[in-house]
Amino acid sequence: MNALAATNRNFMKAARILGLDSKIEKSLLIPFREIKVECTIPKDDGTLVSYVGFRVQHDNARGPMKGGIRYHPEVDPDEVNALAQLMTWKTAVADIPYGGAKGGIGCSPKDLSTSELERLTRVFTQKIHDLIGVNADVPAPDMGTNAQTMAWILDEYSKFHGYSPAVVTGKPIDLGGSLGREAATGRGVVYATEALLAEHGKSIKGLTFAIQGFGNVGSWAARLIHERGGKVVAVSDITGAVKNPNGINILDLLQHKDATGKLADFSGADAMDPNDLLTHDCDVLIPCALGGVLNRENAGDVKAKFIIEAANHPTDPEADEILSKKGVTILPDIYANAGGVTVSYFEWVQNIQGFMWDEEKVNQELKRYMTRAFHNIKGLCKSHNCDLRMGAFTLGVNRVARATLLRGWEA
Ligand SMILES: NC(=O)C1=CN([C@@H]2O[C@H](COP(=O)(O)OP(=O)(O)OC[C@H]3O[C@@H](n4cnc5c(N)ncnc54)[C@H](OP(=O)(O)O)[C@@H]3O)[C@@H](O)[C@H]2O)C=CC1
Ligand SMILES: O=C(O)CCC(=O)C(=O)O
Repeated sequence: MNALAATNRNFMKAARILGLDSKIEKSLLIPFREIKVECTIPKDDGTLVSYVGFRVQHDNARGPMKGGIRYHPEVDPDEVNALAQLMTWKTAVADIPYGGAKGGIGCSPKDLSTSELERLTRVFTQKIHDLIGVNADVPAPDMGTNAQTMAWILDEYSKFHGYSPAVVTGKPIDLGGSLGREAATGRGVVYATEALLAEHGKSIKGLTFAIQGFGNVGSWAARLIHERGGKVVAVSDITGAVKNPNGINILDLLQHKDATGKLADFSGADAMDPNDLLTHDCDVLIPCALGGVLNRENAGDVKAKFIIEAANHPTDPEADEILSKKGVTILPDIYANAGGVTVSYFEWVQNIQGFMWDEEKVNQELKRYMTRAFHNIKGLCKSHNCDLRMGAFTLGVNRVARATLLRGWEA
């Protein structure tokens, strides 16, 4: 099932549990605005190349739309739509005053030079600058983009609208980025994992973890789990995978990846088939890469007892059912990876106030938001007798529906 069909299905399930009126249901499903733009740039050798860029603005009932921009060859309109909708429920679950959006360009960032990436980002910004803004839609990094990408967007946007640091989050610190934003999604994943494990009388220390993806989210999650005494027994990225039943030294692995650009040939672990990562023997599985990776083909073979969805939409609905029958507990994406957008909110607040927080305050507040959301979700799981995914969806959808009704329908 594609990402949009799966996301719509989860939304409809939550709407039924909440008994939402069908007119509100329809208005919440249809995106506010879908933007598709042609981005043509000269390559370094002078030849022209064209890409397609997307920004889907899903909903703004609770505040400006918010969400990342992804550079990846598989970016397509349905996927961006699904990711934008997930952002609407995610910001509501975290209870931050935003709606949801997501963007992307179908490109392979590793095949572009830095100057080609800069040109592509600037052309994309030129095409969408009138539709984003501090109180309209605030982009941030996602797969294949980073603080530098946000700096280019900020600079290009500022040529049209004047200097506006709060138009993007996840910026470099020197341009008004927040301390702690780079680590925030991984740190939020760890706070969410701690909240879940505590419910089960467990803690990170001594448990075993398998992590798919070793980029921003995966590497920070791995580092913080390692720091807390968790054993990361397997890690993969696009270049391969490594395993060590006694636990991988994550700081050494980070150094190795920095130096060589790959996980392979790391002396502190054995090579393994990356296709086996998701079914590797471990207590906790953390997908931190692409969507749809857990599906009916592999769900039956998953060994983990807990899955923490650090990636967006890593679990197909068919896999959801299989895993639930096996007794696997899944912490859903719209909660588990909300640490990134939560610290993006802190960054936006700091930019608007013109006052910088120290990192300790950022991390303390992040923990408070993540813990509060976990207890809100658990409360709904109890009252609706549902799993954590439906607990999170009913929490988010209900908050957005309430805001929509309060704003009214008069033209
Ligand atoms: N960045 C953020 O703040 C947030 C991100 N997310 C979600 O987290 C996920 C990861 O994002 P992020 O860490 O930012 O992205 P990055 O681009 O920083 O990292 C992605 C990682 O996934 C790896 N990867 C790509 N394809 C595969 C594959 N087929 N198998 C194994 N690994 C693969 C990449 O490998 P390689 O290193 O070799 O390229 C890289 O390590 C995405 O789903 C994103 O939407 C969610 C909330 C916020
Ligand atoms: O930080 C943000 O605004 C958005 C992060 C994001 O894209 C996500 O949570 O999926």
